[in-house]
Amino acid sequence: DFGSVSTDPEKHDVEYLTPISIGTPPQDLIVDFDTGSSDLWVFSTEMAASDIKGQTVYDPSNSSTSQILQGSTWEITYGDGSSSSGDVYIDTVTIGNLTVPNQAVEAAKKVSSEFTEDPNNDGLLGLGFTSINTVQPTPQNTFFDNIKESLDARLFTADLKHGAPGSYNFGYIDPAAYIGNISWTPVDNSQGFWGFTSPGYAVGTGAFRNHSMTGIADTGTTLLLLPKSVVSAYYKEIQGAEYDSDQGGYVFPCSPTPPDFVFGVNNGIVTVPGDMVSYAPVDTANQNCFGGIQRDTGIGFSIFGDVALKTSFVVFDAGGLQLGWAAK
Ligand SMILES: O=C(Cc1ccccc1)Nn1cnc2ccccc21
Repeated sequence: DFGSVSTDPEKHDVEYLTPISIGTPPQDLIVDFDTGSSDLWVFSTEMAASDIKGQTVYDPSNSSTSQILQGSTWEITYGDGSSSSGDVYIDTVTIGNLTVPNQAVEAAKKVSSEFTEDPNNDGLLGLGFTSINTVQPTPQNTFFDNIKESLDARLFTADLKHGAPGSYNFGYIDPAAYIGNISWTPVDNSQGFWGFTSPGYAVGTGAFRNHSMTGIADTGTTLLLLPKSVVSAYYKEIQGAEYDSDQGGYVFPCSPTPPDFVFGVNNGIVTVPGDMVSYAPVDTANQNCFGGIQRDTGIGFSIFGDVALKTSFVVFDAGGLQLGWAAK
């Protein structure tokens, strides 16, 4: 069995939104697939109306297949400080043509302002490892964990694009989706993430520098967050680049296009084109851009977020406990 679903970027590729269906008859919601967390939670009829601003909500009482998971609750806080909490239903969830009949659907009762102020995002679907699911007293499986035994291969792929629809595929590697070879690297899932270590990096056409960078492949994070020393080495090559504490990161003139950023994956490399490093203009006046590569200070590991992922075709292989990166 295998399946595919389209995923669309919000403005500036800040997040990628993917349609899912929950319940009977199906309730269609659009959520953020997040390899950096492992809860499937959605806006719901159990929330205060003031916390809902345009989102579509899940109504378990309108689903003939929903069953409350008695006594279970969940609460999650993400690295950026946003948070949500609520209770849990078991219901049928469909992604593309793949259905899990008894999926734990975490219905929100409360969400922080970041979610309320994001009208197009109806929730999150975690694609991290079940070990970090927040449901108490008994953690619940992710959609992928529930479906993976029935897939032709225990993997999913992320093909995120810059300003264009991409796709998540489950159970197969589409040879037409990438070029060249896939570089494979082992995954450390001890923290519940898709963790790996990159051997080093290069700036533009410069020499490759051996510099271990341990981090996670995280579709739920917008930017590429790397060690301070690597980030300053990169921005040193851009005229006028500076760390702007007001903006909370490196800012530089939007033109000329900055140098590419290359990072290693095992014995292969991934190239982030310079035009993808200019994440977004900070003001229309003097055309300064906020960098897509920023420091990982305080996190404890690097985060290879959408800025890194959208340059590649990425295989999240749970069967082999490895990540595959390919150009496209
Ligand atoms: O929270 C983050 C980014 C982050 C910032 C600072 C420290 C650590 C990580 N990503 N993320 C990953 N999944 C998310 C889901 C919602 C919001 C943010 C999400």
